[in-house]
Amino acid sequence: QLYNETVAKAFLEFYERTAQVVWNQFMAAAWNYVTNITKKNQEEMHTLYFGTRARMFKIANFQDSDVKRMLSKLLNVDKAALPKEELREYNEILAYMETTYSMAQVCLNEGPCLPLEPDLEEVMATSRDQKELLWAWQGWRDAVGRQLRMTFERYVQLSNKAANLNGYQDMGALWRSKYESDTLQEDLEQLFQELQPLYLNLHAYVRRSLYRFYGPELIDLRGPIPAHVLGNMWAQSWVNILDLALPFPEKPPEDITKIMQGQHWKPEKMFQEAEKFFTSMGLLSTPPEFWKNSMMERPTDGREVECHASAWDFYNGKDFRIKKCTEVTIEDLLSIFHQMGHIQYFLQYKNLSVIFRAGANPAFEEAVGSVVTLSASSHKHLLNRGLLSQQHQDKEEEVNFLMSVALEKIAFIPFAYLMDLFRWKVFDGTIEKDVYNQEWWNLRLKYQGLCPPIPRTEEDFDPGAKFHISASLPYIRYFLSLVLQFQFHEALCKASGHMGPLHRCDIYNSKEAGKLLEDVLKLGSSKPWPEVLEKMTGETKVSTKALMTYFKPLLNWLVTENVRQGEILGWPDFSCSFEG
Ligand SMILES: C[C@H](NC(=O)O)C(=O)O
Ligand SMILES: [Zn+2]
Repeated sequence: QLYNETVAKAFLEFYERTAQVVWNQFMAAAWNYVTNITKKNQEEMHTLYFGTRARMFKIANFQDSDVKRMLSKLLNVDKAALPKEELREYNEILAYMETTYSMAQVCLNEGPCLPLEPDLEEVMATSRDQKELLWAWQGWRDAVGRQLRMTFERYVQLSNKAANLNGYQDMGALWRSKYESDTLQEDLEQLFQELQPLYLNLHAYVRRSLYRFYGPELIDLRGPIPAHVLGNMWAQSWVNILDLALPFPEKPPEDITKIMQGQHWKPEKMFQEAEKFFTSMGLLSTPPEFWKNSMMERPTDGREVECHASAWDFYNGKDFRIKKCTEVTIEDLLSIFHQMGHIQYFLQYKNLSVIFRAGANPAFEEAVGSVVTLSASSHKHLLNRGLLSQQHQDKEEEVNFLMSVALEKIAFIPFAYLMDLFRWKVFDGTIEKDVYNQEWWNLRLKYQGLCPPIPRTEEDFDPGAKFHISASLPYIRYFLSLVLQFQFHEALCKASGHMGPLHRCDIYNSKEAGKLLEDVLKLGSSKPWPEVLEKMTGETKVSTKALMTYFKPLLNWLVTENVRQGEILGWPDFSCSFEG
């Protein structure tokens, strides 16, 4: 029989009382798992117990919007819907994929084997020898992607079965439901199209820079760029080849990593620096548990750990952690700002019901840390924090600065978009298992204008060589966050009373900006995200306007430069060079 709203409230009370304990134990087990790969887990039973019973309420007739929202969120029990035997198999598959990724290494002929962090990432970032880059690029995909291919096929089947048992067409539909929008895919495509001119101009300009360095035997000025020479294992960020793509090479920016190392920065100081940014805005500081329980460096006791940086909420209002294999570099300092943004969100919504302790949507969670990073990486802020010594930037140095931000943020756009375009098609069956790899590269060509440096076959599984695919973590949140963070930046800069170009804004110390951010973060996922967005920006839609404003000076420079060079935008010669 159907229960009434009073029973529903008692039901939710009971959930609340038991959830903190169970979720805390689950998170402790999950943390133990990723920091020394052993695992136990019972959160599924709790979720299933309440998820199945939540179905007994006729939510549509209820008046209390909070009760309705909480019950509807309980309805999705994700993988817990699977029958016991298949749930066990699914958890084993998830553990196998993530462990394979975490433990993978690439071995030199005679000599040491290199893990991804920091060694292989260091090679991809700093080597300018395309044979060495190819060795790391191919070695990593042989060590990870190839091993995961069969398992991934079974992962897709079980994921879709779990989604069906929750009432979704496939797992892609379940992932998209977090955005509470029936026009999500059209809206995303619209955002992508608006950003195309910026990306195509950057792509053409970087291709010319690589052509100058590596020559015509590697780079085709009318074609895609080989994926191993862009300074990153997945070509998702090109910031590490700034030295090859500097608009005004006679005015190179100061090397902040060298300055940090010269000042004897340590990982803990990097975390303190990030926390200080938030407290300077009147936001919350981290509790003692954070400093005691976080893992800030790769352990030296030989323990195998999952190094990909992440932030953890243990759902008891006290225990919050970051796990990161920190190196003393500017790239890692900015990554710590990003992770500290997750921690600040956890702190701000810790008194909400467990059900509402999440971002307004997953992109909001990613945008909080990233918006602070936009201020923290500004010339004004770095100067103020003693990480730069040159007082002012002239017009040309400013273009150099904007290029460094674009190589991180604009290069990322098509990668962040295609990661889930690929998986949504895999889940809905458009991409069948015997063409996983060639369809992955079709998307990499179409959206990023990249080619694999060597021929690929269906023995390979290149998507599996990216953390989020081996760890079954959705990715469209990063695409949406890329646009959202500039919208947030513009709103927070306005609140802080900033005047002048958006890329010179630093919200450090601004209590007004802090208050605006706090009012948004405190809501967690208790309200539909358009309402939350409106609270901060006055708009109810994600808009590329702020991003385009931020990069306008650079786009002007790029268009002029590309016209001067007679560049072709895009890659009409779409075949990859080894194809002859
Ligand atoms: C952008 C994304 N960041 C993260 O996982 O923290 C990544 O690393 O691919
Ligand atoms: Zn994040």
